[in-house]
This record gives sequence, C-alpha cells and structure tokens, in this order.
Amino acid sequence: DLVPLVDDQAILIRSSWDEVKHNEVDILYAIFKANPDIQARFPQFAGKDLDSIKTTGQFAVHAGRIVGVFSEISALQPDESGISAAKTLINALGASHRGRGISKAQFNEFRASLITYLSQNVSWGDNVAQAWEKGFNNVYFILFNALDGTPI
Ligand code: HEM
Repeated sequence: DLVPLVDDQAILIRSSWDEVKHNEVDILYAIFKANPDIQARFPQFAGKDLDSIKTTGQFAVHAGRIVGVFSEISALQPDESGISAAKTLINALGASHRGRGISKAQFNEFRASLITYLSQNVSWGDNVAQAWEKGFNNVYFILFNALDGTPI
C-alpha cells in the first residue's frame, strides 16, 4: 500500500537527491557495474565493455533519461496533485517496462544499487535511509502494479 511521507521525509529525499542528481552517468555506471544482467537488457549496451561505453554520448543520453525520472519524482510535492502526477509518470514507466519484460527482481536490483550509491555519495544517516525506504516502497507499489498490467 501507499504510505504517505511526512513532510520532512520528502525534504530529506529531495535534498539528498540534489547532491547527486547531476551524476547521471556515474549512477547508471554503478548500477550496470553491480548488475551486468541489467546492462544486458539494453540493446545498445549489451555485451559491451562498461568502461568504454561510459564515456559515450549514447550512455549519457540514456543515463539522463533513466536517472532523470528520480529528479522528476523528487521535485513533486507529497500532496494530492503531486501524488497524482507521480502515479501518471510511474504508471507510464511500468507500462513501457512491462512491454520489455523487465522483472520485479531486476527492478529490485536497480533499487538496491541506487541506495548503495546514495549511501556512499550523499550525507547519509538513519533518517535519510528511512525516508528513501518509504519513498521507494511507494514508487515500487505503483510500479509493480503497473508491471503486472493492473495499474492503480
Ligand atoms: C526505477 C528504475 C528504472 C527507471 C527510472 C527507468 C527509466 C527508464 C526510462 C525513462 C526509459 C526511457 C523511456 C521508456 O522507455 O520508458 C527507459 C528505457 C529502458 N529501460 Fe529502464 N528504468 C528503470 C529500470 C530498468 C531496469 C531494471 C531495466 C532492465 C533490467 C531497464 C531497461 C530498460 C530498457 C531496455 C530501456 C530501453 C532503452 C532503449 O531506448 O533502447 N530499465 N528506462
């Protein structure tokens, strides 16, 4: 179920994300490095040397798109209109990835790697970790329903 963030949790998520939101390439690199099975699902990157593709324009474009979703979501207010906008965005993401056959297990790998990246690159602590945990639970509740083909 969706569990509303309390106001300061939304602020913690946004301010910690602001510390790394421009590191799109580094973030996608960290995710691919930890999960070669995720890299393998990208037709233009499958089977290629990660350190070589990291410096390409194509990699930057994809990183900007993927990581940019978190900037879009974290910029929304945790109120009715922000939640509604987040649902629209996340349902579209779920539908497009459902079409590609991406599994929940792979989304969970992505999540774990992003949290590891954050814990190493932003000022981190129990309160920040808890805010991200709750935020991700909400995003993934919407996302997994959409991945199942039954969006909320
Ligand atoms: C929360 C995690 C993720 C976010 C925010 C995200 C975001 C995006 C976005 C914005 C796009 C481009 C627009 C679209 O087609 O929807 C995209 C494309 C794609 N995503 Fe994801 N994604 C995530 C997780 C994953 C995972 C776990 C995989 C694979 C295991 C994956 C595989 C792909 C592929 C193959 C494409 C198409 C790339 C192309 O244009 O050739 N994504 N993703």
